[in-house]
Amino acid sequence: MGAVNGKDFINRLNQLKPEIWYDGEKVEGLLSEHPAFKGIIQTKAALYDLQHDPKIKDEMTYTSPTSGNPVGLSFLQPKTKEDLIRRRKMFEHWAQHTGGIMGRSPDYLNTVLMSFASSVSLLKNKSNSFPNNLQAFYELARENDLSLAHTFVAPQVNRSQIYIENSEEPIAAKVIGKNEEGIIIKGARVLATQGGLTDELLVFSVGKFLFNEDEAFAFSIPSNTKGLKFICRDTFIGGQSAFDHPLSSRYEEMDSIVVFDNVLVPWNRVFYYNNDEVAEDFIIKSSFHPFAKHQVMVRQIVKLEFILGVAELLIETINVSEYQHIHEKMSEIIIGLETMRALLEKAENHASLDEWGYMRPDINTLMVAGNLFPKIYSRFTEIIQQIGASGMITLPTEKAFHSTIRTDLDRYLQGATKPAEERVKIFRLAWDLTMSSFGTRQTQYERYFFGDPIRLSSELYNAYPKSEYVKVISNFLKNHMN
Ligand SMILES: Cc1cc2nc3c(=O)[nH]c(=O)nc-3n(C[C@H](O)[C@H](O)[C@H](O)COP(=O)(O)OP(=O)(O)OC[C@H]3O[C@@H](n4cnc5c(N)ncnc54)[C@H](O)[C@@H]3O)c2cc1C
Repeated sequence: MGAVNGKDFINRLNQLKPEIWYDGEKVEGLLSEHPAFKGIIQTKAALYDLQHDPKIKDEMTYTSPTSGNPVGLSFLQPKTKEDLIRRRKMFEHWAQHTGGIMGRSPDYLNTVLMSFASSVSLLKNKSNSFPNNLQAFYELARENDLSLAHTFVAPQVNRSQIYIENSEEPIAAKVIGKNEEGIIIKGARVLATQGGLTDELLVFSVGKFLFNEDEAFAFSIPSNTKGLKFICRDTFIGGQSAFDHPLSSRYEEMDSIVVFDNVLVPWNRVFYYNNDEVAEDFIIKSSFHPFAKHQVMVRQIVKLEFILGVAELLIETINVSEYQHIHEKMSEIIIGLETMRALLEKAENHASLDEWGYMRPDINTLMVAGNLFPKIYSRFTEIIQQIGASGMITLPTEKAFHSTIRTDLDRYLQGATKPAEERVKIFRLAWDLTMSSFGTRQTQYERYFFGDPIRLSSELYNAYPKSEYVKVISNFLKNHMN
């Protein structure tokens, strides 16, 4: 089969019929026609179509080592720095298609799965661990271009480090039994972006100080597995008009709570279970962080380019470019963008081979970028709000522009360089990016999706090699201050 196109993706998804709950009702009918999901499904389909665009096909796919079919390039296991650059180019094509707004373009989880498969040896000879299953699933996903959602985090009931759940019925998803067919999971996980809207759900356990052994597992199952339920939050699509809701109408990805109601995970899909040591180690020692963060950074840079463009258009539209604070604010955005670009190049230039022969971008540099971006992203949304001022509020609808009130709108909402309708379009875009429920979710997404920023800074502090610098100061004290 190999790399799918948009039609293949939609057809397969529509046949799946997973159990999705939206606004208290079970979703029936075609997912691709549902008002809450159709925008994102169409956008994803357009991304898959790019894999077959003759102009960039060779940059989007590579030849499968097993079938010889063209498969998605985000599945490529990089062995050279050139492979990393190829991967970056591919990420850029998809990110540019959505201005980096779609956090979960399929390359993110394809990369995550590829990174796990590239470190599969970590599972060898470990109890309750099945490296061959992980390798086989990676190949299955690559050869069929399976779309993936993931859920790594337990429900937010009690985040004290010493909390161990002891409720009668599981809250956090747990292994509650096993039989000759597989393991049985009961409980919940939060949250899964695009949960239920993909072929498969990838489940891993991460980041707990204290693991209950029965919460330490990893597997992947089809989204329509019996007992698997996705409970959606409310939609952030403001409406179907692309004029009124330019981003949410096509990029709202939906997030869902995932419930496992005695879900049987077949043995051939279990990667490990009931092994807290492996659960702790695998995420840290595997190439998950370097490869996933590489994809994330590329998308984030494209998003910063989008932000820069929106901010400059606002400035031109109402002619505020003469003010010094505007220069300062725009230079903040430029510095953020250029810093991220420089870090990306450094991460690639300083890449090195890991023990299994895969070329990992430099993790310390990626961690710096991962700490920087959530901070600058929130700040840049604030800058857009400050440049736009009341223009972020005076936003009549498409319908208003087609009504008899239009003459007033044309007169009073014109901008220095744009007629009223154009001006409102630009401001609506800025509003949907930074202020609508969709826009605020974007900020929360960039702040948290790769983990809690507080703990990310601890990770950077703990991992960063500091002893050389301490030695220099110790020598200084010895040689100059005695
Ligand atoms: C829009 C969005 C989409 C997401 N999509 C996905 C997805 O698709 N799949 C997925 O698996 N996850 C997803 N996530 C979840 C994401 O991984 C988590 O939000 C992130 O890991 C932080 O965990 P938490 O939200 O449970 O925060 P919590 O751990 O509950 O933190 C709450 C507060 O307590 C503090 N805190 C808690 N523990 C500690 C500690 N040990 N040290 C210091 N401070 C602490 C935090 O700093 C924070 O202020 C998504 C999140 C968002 C916002």
